[in-house]
Amino acid sequence: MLMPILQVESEEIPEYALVCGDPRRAAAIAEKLDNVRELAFAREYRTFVGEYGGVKLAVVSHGVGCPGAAVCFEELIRAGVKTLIRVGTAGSYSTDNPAGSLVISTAAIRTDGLTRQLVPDGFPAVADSDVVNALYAAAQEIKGDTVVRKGMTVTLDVFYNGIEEFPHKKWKAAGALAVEMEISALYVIASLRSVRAGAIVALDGYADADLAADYDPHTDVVGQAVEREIQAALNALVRLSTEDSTHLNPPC
Ligand SMILES: O=P(O)(O)O[C@H]1O[C@H](CO)[C@@H](O)[C@H]1O
Ligand SMILES: O=c1cc[nH]c(=O)[nH]1
Repeated sequence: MLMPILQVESEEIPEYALVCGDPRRAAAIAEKLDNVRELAFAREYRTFVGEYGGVKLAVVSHGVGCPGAAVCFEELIRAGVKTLIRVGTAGSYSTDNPAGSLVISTAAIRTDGLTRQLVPDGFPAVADSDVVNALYAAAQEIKGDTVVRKGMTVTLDVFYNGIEEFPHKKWKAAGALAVEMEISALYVIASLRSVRAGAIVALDGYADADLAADYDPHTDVVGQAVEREIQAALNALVRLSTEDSTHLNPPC
């Protein structure tokens, strides 16, 4: 069946997927795959399929913001994806986690408008614990001198503010580590559709104006962190796939 917005046939889509905002990041991830094929590039959604460590996966860009990303997540799940990992960037809330650090999001604070229109206020946006554990273990293995944290992130609709203040101080006080723009949609939709999801983000600077240096997601240190999170996410999928086959075929 043709997925109308991604413009991919569901029969072509495997059970595992990496998703990211930037179509160029999707292409960079795809370069690491074996037997890679580009299936479509429709709007901001660029879709590749290939294999990594023997695991078949899709790599798809979802653009900026929850509404557009939600379309991508929904169509991937309708096409048969059962495990999604977002490989993103985020702004840091603390000088303990400078640009170049990695954060694995255990849950997203839902300040976005999209999930409010899908579920009531008390509904959590929470990651799958197996995916979090696989990402954390994979990130520890390849981290080098990179700071790797796991904890809450904030999903916000706003990148450039208007006359309202950013809510960063409040969410930092509540324990959030970083802010980005799509994880709440991913976690809520994954829960509603009974699939599992997780996210790893490379910190590209400070979101909080009191800490802020100029925002620049194109520095070497951010580039290296993105490279590391891609590797961690691919290795995490291999771990999850191995665990999945062990559960399906337990040793006698
Ligand atoms: O790096 P990606 O995955 O695009 O994610 C972050 O970067 C974009 C903002 O520049 C937003 O989409 C935010 O969530
Ligand atoms: O949404 C985002 C993404 C990266 N960095 C930020 O400060 N905000």
